[in-house]
Amino acid sequence: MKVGIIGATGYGGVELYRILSSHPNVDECILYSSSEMDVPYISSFPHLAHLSDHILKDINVEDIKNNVSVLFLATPPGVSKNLSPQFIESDVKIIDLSGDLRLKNSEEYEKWYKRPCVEEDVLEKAIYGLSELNKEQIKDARLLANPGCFPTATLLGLAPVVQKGIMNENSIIVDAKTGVSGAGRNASQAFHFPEVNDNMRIYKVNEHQHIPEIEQMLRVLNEKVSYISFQSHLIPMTRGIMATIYGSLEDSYTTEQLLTVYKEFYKDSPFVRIRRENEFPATKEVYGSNFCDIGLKVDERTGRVTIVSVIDNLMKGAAGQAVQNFNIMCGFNETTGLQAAPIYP
Ligand SMILES: NC(=O)C1=CN([C@@H]2O[C@H](COP(=O)(O)OP(=O)(O)OC[C@H]3O[C@@H](n4cnc5c(N)ncnc54)[C@H](OP(=O)(O)O)[C@@H]3O)[C@@H](O)[C@H]2O)C=CC1
Ligand SMILES: CC(=O)N[C@@H](CCC(=O)OP(=O)(O)O)C(=O)O
Repeated sequence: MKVGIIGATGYGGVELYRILSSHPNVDECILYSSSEMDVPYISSFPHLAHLSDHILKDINVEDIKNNVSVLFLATPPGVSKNLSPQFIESDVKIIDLSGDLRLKNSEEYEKWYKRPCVEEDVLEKAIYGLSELNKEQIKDARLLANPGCFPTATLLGLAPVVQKGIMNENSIIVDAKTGVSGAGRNASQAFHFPEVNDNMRIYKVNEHQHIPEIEQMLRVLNEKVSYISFQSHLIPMTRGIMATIYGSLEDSYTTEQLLTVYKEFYKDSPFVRIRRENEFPATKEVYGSNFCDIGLKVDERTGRVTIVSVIDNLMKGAAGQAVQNFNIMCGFNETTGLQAAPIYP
């Protein structure tokens, strides 16, 4: 199968290429760029110097339709809005890593992303692709909205207790931390080494664009969910997200009982690993892998539970989950190309 990547010079795109270049069902990966046409790819990415060199190609829709079966969009918000509609009537399946197709309500998109939303008829065709929760819909998807990094960690951490009504739906607080690669490859002052190193900063307070995405999916799991509190923090590491989640329990549960609920909920999910009692995941334990690791502990004094969910933002939070969805959409084993263990230390 031939696949294409638009945005191949960005962090999400180069991670996609790293995985897809050794995927057994991918014969060729065609790399497109809007700014670096006719440039040898591996001169920018020497860590991939063992692979055959590619010349980045101009984005030509007709050329893509004639040469590619699945097209990955690893592009900033707003790009998919213009590109995806051009493939709707074609045989090309689209997997979009940006937020353009995730929110079902276009007014919500315009409010949180502060830019025009894609047309309604295109939005209706998009399938939200949180692999573990939406597998049946993903199988038939032709236009797939790959989830955001914070929503992936948060939703996998919350899904069992929210779907089963174990957690009070309106008590949810998410305290999330991310590494700097989450901001993409284009440097700006806020992500400059002296600003980030030895530092920790909260950002987009009460305004993060992932809040409506998380609430939208939580309401699919349990219609009683209204709003969540969510805050994001930038910390001095390259990759990784930790979402520490708090919520009140509707009844008295022990940690052991909740761990049993989680193990049962994710028993057919090869990328979700539930930790044992009193063991909590750290971001390094999923580094470079497609795993989401979850630990939790009930506080019997307050009647609340603390859930810790970690992912690699560029893998399960972006390119890894995009390939997992590609596998599900194409009928391949979900784990194909993604079996590598995390890198440690
Ligand atoms: N980084 C992360 O952890 C995550 C990112 N995402 C989302 O994935 C997408 C890609 O993110 P990331 O790789 O980090 O971003 P980067 O900024 O690293 O890369 C984006 C790439 O998009 C390409 N691009 C820019 N403008 C255009 C355009 N007008 N038309 C076509 N291509 C364009 C650029 O490549 P070129 O100039 O060569 O065309 C650029 O390399 C974003 O929407 C991001 O929000 C989602 C989850 C996690
Ligand atoms: C560190 C940093 O800035 N991270 C980004 C990650 C979001 C992202 O990648 O964007 P979409 O998922 O919305 O496409 C942020 O918090 O906005």
